[in-house]
This record gives sequence, structure tokens and C-alpha cells, in this order.
Amino acid sequence: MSVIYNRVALIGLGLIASSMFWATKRGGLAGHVTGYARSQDTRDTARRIGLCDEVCDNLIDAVKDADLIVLAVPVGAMGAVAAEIGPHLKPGATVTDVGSVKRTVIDAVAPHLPEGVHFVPAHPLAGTEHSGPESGFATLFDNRWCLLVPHESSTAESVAQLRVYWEGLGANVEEMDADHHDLVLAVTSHTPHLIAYTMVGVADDLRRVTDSEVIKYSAAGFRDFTRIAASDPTMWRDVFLNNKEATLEILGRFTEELFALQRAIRTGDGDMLHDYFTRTRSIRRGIIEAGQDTDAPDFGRSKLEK
Ligand SMILES: NC(=O)c1ccc[n+]([C@@H]2O[C@H](COP(=O)([O-])OP(=O)(O)OC[C@H]3O[C@@H](n4cnc5c(N)ncnc54)[C@H](O)[C@@H]3O)[C@@H](O)[C@H]2O)c1
Ligand SMILES: O=C(O)C(=O)C[C@]1(C(=O)O)C=C[C@@H](O)C=C1
Repeated sequence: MSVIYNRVALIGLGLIASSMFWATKRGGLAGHVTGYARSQDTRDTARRIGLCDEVCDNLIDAVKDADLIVLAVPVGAMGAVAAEIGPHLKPGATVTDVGSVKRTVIDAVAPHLPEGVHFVPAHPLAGTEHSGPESGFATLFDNRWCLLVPHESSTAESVAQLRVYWEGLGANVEEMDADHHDLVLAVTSHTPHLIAYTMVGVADDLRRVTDSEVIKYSAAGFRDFTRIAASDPTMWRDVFLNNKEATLEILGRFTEELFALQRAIRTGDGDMLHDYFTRTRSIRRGIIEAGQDTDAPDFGRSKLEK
């Protein structure tokens, strides 16, 4: 791979930005990578582990010469960061974000970007329950999707360049409209996270009654829920506050289905339960046959291993 951007600035040095840095180094995709994090602690950690070629103590220093600026902060913080960097961006630079929600991020960021700067929102569909500068690794995006949601300020060239960059980071890239993105992610990511948070909360309540049995005997399904429910609280608070409509729509449907299943259990309607589970099993099998089931990332690998 060759250099795609001479200078990249990563803002918010958590799981996604740090993984982007290690994958950028692995592919030799950037000449120089600057990084900025709000807290001194995070900047110190970043320097200690060699995250970024240069860690800046000031947001403006990190972005002023950059060709690509990546906003990798919680969704609710994107607008404030954009407002601060807007006046200092190089003409012709590309600004992207990695937020899990697209419509509100676009509405919050775009007004702060000067003319001549290209905004190409993005969302890598890859993550873990871990957060912070030490949680990243180079293979996080390998064979995962990254969705690009081009804004009217972007040009075909700026979108194409970001596509090549994400491909270099290991991802498969597709373009999508912002509202459609938010609805799809409400189904595939946001509502499932809310359900996991709820189930773990219920088990936690129960634990007070049954001592530590819930934890001691937790089976695979529940353990998966606890992994997801360990995800960063700030990130997920912002996701739900920013994808309100789509999440509420999907939650409404979920609740209706849950009530139907609840009724079938109460009335002993075995046929209904069997038919329902047969349908859901065929969906899972369809995903596997289509080759869409990607394994969880291998956390045992070193950060720079290919
Ligand atoms: N974790 C995932 O699974 C995942 C996957 C895809 C996209 N995303 C999105 O990527 C973004 C970053 O998520 P992450 O998992 O890397 O989070 P993280 O918690 O690991 O890192 C976020 C970083 O942003 C910093 N930060 C918070 N508020 C800030 C502010 N106002 N100004 C500057 N820095 C600030 C935090 O200190 C932290 O260093 C979020 O928008 C999230 O929705 C996350
Ligand atoms: O694998 C995980 O831990 C994730 O939750 C990753 C996950 C997802 O739901 O798939 C979470 C949020 C994102 O915006 C993208 C990916």
C-alpha cells in the first residue's frame, strides 16, 4: 500500500482512533499522524505506547496542517469539536467522522466547516466492548464494513480517496444515505445493545435475591449480553439520544413481538413458538450461507500484526 494522505489528524484517542492509527501504520497509508485527546491522562498514555507520530496538547495544532481529519469522539461531542477546528482547517482538507449515528452528526458538524473543506461522514461497523487509547489494534477493521455517507460538501475525489483509505485499513466500503443508515443501525446494533443492557440490568436485580448464582452459572447467551453491556456508557448514551426516532420505532416493533411471544408462553401455544423459532433459525442460516458471518476479532494478536 502507498500513502493515501500525507497528514492525518485523529481527534479523540479511543478504541476507533487508536485502531485506525495501528492499521494506518500497518498499511503505510499516511506520511504523518497527529493525535489529540481532551484529557492529559489519555495524551500521556498515547505518548507512552507510541500511539500517533505526534500527540498534540492542543486541538488546533493537531488539525491545522492535516489533509484528513478524523473525528473519533462520542457522537454528542462532534459538533463542539467541529466548531473549534472549523476556522483552522486547510483548504481542500477532508473531514470525516466515525460516529455510530449519521443524521445528527452531519447536522451538528457541517455548519462549522468552511467552504472548500470536504465532509465525508463514515461509520466502520467494527468494535469491541473496550474503550480508550490502549484498546485499539490493527486488525479491527479487517473484512468489516465501513459505510460512507457523502455530504453535499464532498467531491467525488474526496469520497474516492477516503474509500481507498478505508480499504487500506482493511474494510469493505459502501455508500449509504444518512437516514437509511440510522434505521439499519437501529436494527442491527443500537436496539440489540439496549436489549443487552436491559437483560444484564434484570439479572443484576435478580442477583440480590439469588446471591451470585446468575454470574456463577451464566451460560453463553447471557455472557455475550454481559460483554455487550460492558460497552462505554458515554458512547451509548449519545447513540440513543442521537438516534431517537429510529431506535424508538424498532423498540416499538420489538415490544409487540415480545408481547406476542409472552402470550404464546402463557397460553401454551407451542405451535406459535415453534413457527417463530423456525423462522428466526432460517434467517441465521441464510446469513451463514451468504458468507456474511464474520468471526469476532482475534484479541490475541499484536497491535501491528498483519
Ligand atoms: N466502540 C465501538 O464499537 C464503535 C464502533 C464504531 C464507531 N464508534 C464510534 O466511534 C466514536 C469513538 O468511539 P470509541 O469506541 O473510540 O470511544 P472511546 O471511548 O474509546 O474513545 C473516545 C475518545 O474521545 C474522547 N473525548 C470524549 N469527549 C471528547 C471531547 N468533547 N473532545 C475531545 N475528545 C473527547 C475520550 O476522552 C476518548 O479518548 C464514537 O462516536 C462511536 O459512536 C464506536
Ligand atoms: O462488537 C462490538 O462490540 C460492537 O458492539 C460493535 C458495533 C456493533 O454493534 O456491531 C457497535 C457500535 C458500532 O457503531 C459499530 C459496531
